[in-house]
Amino acid sequence: MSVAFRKMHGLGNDFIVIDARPLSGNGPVAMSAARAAALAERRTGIGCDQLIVLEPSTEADVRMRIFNADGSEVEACGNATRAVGMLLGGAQRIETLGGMLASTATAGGASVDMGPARFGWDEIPLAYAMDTLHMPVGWEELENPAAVNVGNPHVVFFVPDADAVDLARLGPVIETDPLFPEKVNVGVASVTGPSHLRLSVWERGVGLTRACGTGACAAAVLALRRRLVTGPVRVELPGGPLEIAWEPGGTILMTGPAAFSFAGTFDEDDYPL
Ligand SMILES: N[C@@H](CCC[C@H](N)C(=O)O)C(=O)O
Repeated sequence: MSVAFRKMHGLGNDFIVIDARPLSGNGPVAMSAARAAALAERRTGIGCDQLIVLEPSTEADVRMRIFNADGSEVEACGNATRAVGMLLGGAQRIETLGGMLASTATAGGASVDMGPARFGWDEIPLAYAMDTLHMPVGWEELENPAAVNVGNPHVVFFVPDADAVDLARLGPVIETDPLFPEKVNVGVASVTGPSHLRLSVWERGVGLTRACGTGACAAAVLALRRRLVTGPVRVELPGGPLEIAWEPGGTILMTGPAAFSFAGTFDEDDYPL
């Protein structure tokens, strides 16, 4: 069976988007970790950081399933939520494993209400109790991080120069540390102005990406909690900037661009479940 897909990206964080809703032109599309990983593979498949499957929802306008490049199904993806919000247009309620999101399409992108930030050690989750705003842990020169769950788990290190950190080396070590029973997305952030951060992210299940929307939400919320910046926060990622607004007790509003790259088809038989 031939499956139609779109290739999209948010600040260079790229996605295969498969619309598997009735009337989409595709029938129901079965997805597994093996099929998602094979499609995401850049040399032998189509290639992407995340694979997105849109399905009907009984509670929202659409259900969005998110698979990392390694095939793992995860709870949240900020950049893909903007891409889907832009694709569907208008105002959309989007059901994800991480919670119910609300997107509003803008010219060239979307604003997304990403829901609340959760700070409890068991909500992130961590393996044992500790202060999640000043964590008494470290990996070589990366020390004293903060953690938050913004739909998915993030740990963020505030450093003098985010670009000077070898995240390709330390990222996978921290991602898979037993402190994080569900693994973790790893950010390094520098304060570059009163409301400005520079951020790089080692994504769980992917590696270094050009941008991570939930990573930007996590870094902004944690920098605000530590009073390193005032909001709204402009987070500069390797692929470009995102605007993040949050107040304690409220939900996170992320605004930024998304883009369509091309459309194509693949044959399900070439990507076994
Ligand atoms: N690229 C994303 C995050 C995707 C999921 C993440 N790798 C995880 O495993 O939680 C974004 O834009 O937020």
